[in-house]
Amino acid sequence: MIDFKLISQSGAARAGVFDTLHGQIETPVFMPVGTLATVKALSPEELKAAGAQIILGNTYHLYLRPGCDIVGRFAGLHRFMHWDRPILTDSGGFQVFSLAKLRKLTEAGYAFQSHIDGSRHMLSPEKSIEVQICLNSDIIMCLDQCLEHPASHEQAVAALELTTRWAARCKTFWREQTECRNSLFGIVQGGMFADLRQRSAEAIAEIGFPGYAIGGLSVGEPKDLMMEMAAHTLPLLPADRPRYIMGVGTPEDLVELVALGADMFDCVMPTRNARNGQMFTDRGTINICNARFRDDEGPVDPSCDCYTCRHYSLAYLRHLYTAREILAYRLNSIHNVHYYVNLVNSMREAILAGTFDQFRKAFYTKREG
Ligand SMILES: O=c1nc[nH]c2cc3[nH]c(NCCN4CCCCC4)nc3cc12
Ligand SMILES: [Zn+2]
Repeated sequence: MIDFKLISQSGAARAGVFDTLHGQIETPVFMPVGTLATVKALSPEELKAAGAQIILGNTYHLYLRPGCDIVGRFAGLHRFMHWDRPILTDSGGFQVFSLAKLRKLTEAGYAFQSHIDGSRHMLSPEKSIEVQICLNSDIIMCLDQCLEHPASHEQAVAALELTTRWAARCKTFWREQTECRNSLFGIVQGGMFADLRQRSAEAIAEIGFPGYAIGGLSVGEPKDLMMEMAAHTLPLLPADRPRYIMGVGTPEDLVELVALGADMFDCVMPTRNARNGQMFTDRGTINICNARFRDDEGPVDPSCDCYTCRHYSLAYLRHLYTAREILAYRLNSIHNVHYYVNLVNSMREAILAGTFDQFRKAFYTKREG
């Protein structure tokens, strides 16, 4: 069970800590995405060196491949992938809608065909919890209905009401599982409607969970709308529980959302963009294949102390990337994950020191340079 301790606040920004079976998590925290039981191109040792406290796995993908029976042979993901720190798994609804073919959503759950081999499946709230328990992740998510954008008020009402009924079913099924020692987070929906975000937050908090996620964001809506919905919803969530914004976001998003009181984030950007040659730095992003780096002996980011920045030049990283060398994806990913983890750690230190406002101003000043 999660016992979230708020250590310090600076405005709405919070620094906290909570325990899981696989270790302590200091917030704000960024979770690298490890969809298929690997954070692409990185070993667990490299993830630890980058400072990762917790990684994310995906129920939809792992249920389809390699399947629960295989991961279950290792008593869960930790032994299977040699990661002994906390793991959070997403519940699969979002992935069914973004990946599966021929899917049908009913009160029972998601009926869908595998994007891998076309096999037919039914992902119910109970099935999602059962799979996540089999994966033995430390934080499991309720199965929800993530609405595409744009959607009507009427569609958003129906989705939040289904999400609420499913959240109750998830909690009931989870509590019946005797051996499970993980924590179940509820997910708030409500589309881009402030009144529905309030209704969903109240309904999910009424059921009561160890932690709360804000879903239905970063689904193609304009940035200011995402911020508006987050700003409206965050204060509605219980203050003594972790608040997780799913699928977000850019470095700027993380700074603004921490300022609004968010504690947990996950996003594929640091790893996916690394594989596309886009590097995150204190001065903004750079594209490693830019000709101006052809003979640049400097590091990606002079203020970064990651393995990549300590040992390799921009010229070398550009060479590797243009040659599509495997090491390019590894070194770029090491830097980007380190950048994201370091960003949230720096915010935590600023909140603890009571200097978060100065941190935020300096964050933007460096990017204007
Ligand atoms: O409402 C959600 N419920 C469960 N899981 C989710 C995962 C999500 N991931 C995202 N957005 C991911 C956006 N990401 C941004 C970088 C490029 C690839 C896509 N929204 C989400 C909403 C949900
Ligand atoms: Zn670096």
